[in-house]
Amino acid sequence: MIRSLGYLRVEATDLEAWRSFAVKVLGMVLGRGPDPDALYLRMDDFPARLVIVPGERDCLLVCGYEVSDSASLARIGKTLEDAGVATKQASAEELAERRVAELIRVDDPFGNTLELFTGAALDDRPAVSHYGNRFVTGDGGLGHVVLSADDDAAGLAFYGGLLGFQLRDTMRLPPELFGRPAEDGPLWMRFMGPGVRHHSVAFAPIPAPTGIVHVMLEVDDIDDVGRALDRCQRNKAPLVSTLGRHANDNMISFYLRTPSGFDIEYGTGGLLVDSATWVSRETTAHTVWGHKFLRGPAH
Ligand SMILES: Cc1ccc(O)c(O)c1CC[C@@H]1C(=O)CC[C@]2(C)C(=O)CC[C@@H]12
Ligand SMILES: [Fe+2]
Repeated sequence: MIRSLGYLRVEATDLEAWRSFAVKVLGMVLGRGPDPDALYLRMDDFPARLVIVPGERDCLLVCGYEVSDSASLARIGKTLEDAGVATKQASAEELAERRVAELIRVDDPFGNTLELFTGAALDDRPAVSHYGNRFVTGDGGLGHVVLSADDDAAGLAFYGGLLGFQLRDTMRLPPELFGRPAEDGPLWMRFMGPGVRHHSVAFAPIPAPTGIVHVMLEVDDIDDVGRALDRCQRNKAPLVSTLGRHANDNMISFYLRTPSGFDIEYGTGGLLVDSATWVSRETTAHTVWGHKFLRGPAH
């Protein structure tokens, strides 16, 4: 079974900006790793939850998903191959760089690379933030990502049918929101999850020049969301939305822009679900309160 979103790898043009943004605004902790040029950002016992690799572009490289065990990873690999989806085993160097025992790479229908891994080696040094904030990871993993989807049916078939994620929630988006004519009919935002978090991935036809709309990081105290808002102001990190509460996963959060041009959702109090009893519905409210978006996508 896939359990959670484990890590993200991002290519970025300005590593210095990322270092100060991650530490001073997000309250993440600097880690160490095999690549001296990369930035390893910690939230918990993982050696890194966010790996920023220097490059010529600003884009999402990989979504890493943690699998319960080796036999399960082999079964998922076989399911993908049987369905005609190409998979690739990681090299010894790649395993060492990520500090995992096994890893299978596969592309989703939107062109995003996934790394399904198991056997992560944890760090024995605690990740202690300068600001005292504690990230909520555990069984729910790093958080969630929102990806840009050009094919709703293919997304449901891949994440649902092949990877075994549950469709937790659907939201109807007006086509006018994306500059499309009203007669195009509604566009769908799908929220899916393999584990206890309400969603680990969501996808919708939202334009995303960097390959990612946002990644959500959760802290365990509303005061640390407020302090992060204060740090945005102090460090001139651009806000993308006001504070608000989501109607589907109840999270209180705000959105801010990363140095790479995509967004981070910084929140608290996200809903945990039991997949055995969950019923998938359509949420018709876009927000309980707040979440007024202040600017469009970057670039
Ligand atoms: C609506 C919602 C529920 C749960 C989430 O974790 C979450 O990120 C969202 C908002 C998703 C989405 C967005 O990120 C960009 C701006 C969007 C497309 C909207 O204008 C409505 C939904 C918004
Ligand atoms: Fe989100």
